Amino acid sequence: MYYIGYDIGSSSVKVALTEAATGKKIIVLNEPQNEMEIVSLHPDWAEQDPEIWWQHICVATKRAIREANIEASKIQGIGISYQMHGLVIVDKDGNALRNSIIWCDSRAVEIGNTAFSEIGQEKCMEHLLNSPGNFTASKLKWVKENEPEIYKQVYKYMLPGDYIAYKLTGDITTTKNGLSEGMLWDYKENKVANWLLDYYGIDPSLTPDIVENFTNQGVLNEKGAKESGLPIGIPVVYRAGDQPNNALSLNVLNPGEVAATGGTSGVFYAVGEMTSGKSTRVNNFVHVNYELETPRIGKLLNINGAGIQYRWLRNNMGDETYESMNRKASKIEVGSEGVVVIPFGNGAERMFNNKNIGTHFLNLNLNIHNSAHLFRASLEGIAFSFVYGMECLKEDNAIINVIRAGNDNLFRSEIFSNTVATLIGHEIEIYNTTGAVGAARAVGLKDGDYNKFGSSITTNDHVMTFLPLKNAAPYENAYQKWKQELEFILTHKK
Ligand SMILES: Nc1ncnc2c1ncn2[C@@H]1O[C@H](COP(=O)(O)OP(=O)(O)O)[C@@H](O)[C@H]1O
Ligand SMILES: O=C(CO)[C@@H](O)[C@H](O)COP(=O)(O)O
Repeated sequence: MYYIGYDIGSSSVKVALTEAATGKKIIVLNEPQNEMEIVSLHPDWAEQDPEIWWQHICVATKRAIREANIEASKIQGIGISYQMHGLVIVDKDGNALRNSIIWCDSRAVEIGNTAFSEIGQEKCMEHLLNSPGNFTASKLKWVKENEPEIYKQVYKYMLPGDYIAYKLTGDITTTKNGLSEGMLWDYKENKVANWLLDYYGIDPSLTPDIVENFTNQGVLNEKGAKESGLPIGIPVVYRAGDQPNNALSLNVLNPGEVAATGGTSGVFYAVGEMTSGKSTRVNNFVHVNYELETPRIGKLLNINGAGIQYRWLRNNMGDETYESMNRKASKIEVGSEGVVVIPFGNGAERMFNNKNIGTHFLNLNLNIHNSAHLFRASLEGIAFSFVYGMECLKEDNAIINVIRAGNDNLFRSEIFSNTVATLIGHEIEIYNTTGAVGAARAVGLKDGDYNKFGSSITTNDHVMTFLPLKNAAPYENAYQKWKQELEFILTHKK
């Protein structure tokens, strides 16, 4: 028997099949194979068509069943992980009314800032643990203000993973985790933050019903089964944003444990106990094992412009693969002979209080530097932004005892991983797992045995550990130079 897990990323949809009894990975693949587009009709906007996510899910599912050579009827349950904070709106018939306004879209920054100051920082930080910021509720308010004809037809709003669960089951539901990503979960009152919807003039009936995690959240209907190739009647039992899910996949469940990832976005996600929010540069969300009595929170430091920066170079520098770029970068000395890449060209950065400063390539000497310098400087620039992010996370009182990442995305680059480990002065444990595998395994967690779940990951999947390098000086020099350039831009860019 098998479980299936989905991870709806910004660059592709991943699917994994795992063996139900052992958690063993059977197959992992992604669709499309050449990475998805982010539509940007305006410099601050970022959208994707949710129907395209669904089509990729269907193609990927059929491919996984075929390539793993298993009988679809042996798949017993579904887990879903998804890019966080996006807005999907549907009409009465469940049709998406517009493209999804995704996590890195910056159009709602001003709406969130105004709400934060009018409602009051104290109330927001105590009840939401965050500012309403540029998250889902503020995005819905943007639609209300700017697209009234569309807004009038809204029956329900959803997070991206809720939409996929709906396409599978026909049931429109959401989770506490999802509402917390949208800034719609009131931790103090333990219910939907209808006061924020009221403030935005949004009808609270647009919020879907809430389902608990690790329970039956709805079963596959005829249409979902026909389109995806999965057996009718199997349940969706797990749904979480991709960062809490990455943490679960890496057995990051308790205070002091930290998960990292370097996909389109880059993230440190430190599990902690609930307190009021401290700074808006770091965000707090409901973790997958949040309970009223043991309220586990994910303290999340996000970098919008991480892997997307490396991807941009790959797409624009001729016939390169990530492996060929990594190889060329490894021939260049630490510090990239002075080239500096400030990689923030993917929308407003939360760690700069939602400033949008763009990507900067600096100090290029056309007689000395070539594409290899750009590759190394990009990996370094992204790694330096993780180091800068770690400083913000520590200022926010995050406890950092152990850091874990999957052998996936940017963590496949030694330059990237060594630079981060050396500069934060902390080991990074690498596990042979991905978000899609974690989502599939999470289906088995309906028994609630986190210890068994976690110890199987720690025992079986640990592949290596990046240790801080002994000779940290060249890294430290390069980081200080990068930070100076960054601070100059932050001070001088309006
Ligand atoms: N071999 C590699 N070396 C370095 N970076 C890589 C490699 N493979 C992928 N990446 C980075 O990982 C990104 C994709 O990560 P992924 O986790 O799939 O993103 P998402 O979840 O946003 O869809 C790519 O855009 C690229 O920047
Ligand atoms: O906004 C965040 C986390 O707060 C992002 O991490 C998104 O969840 C998108 O993830 P990827 O597409 O990079 O996986």
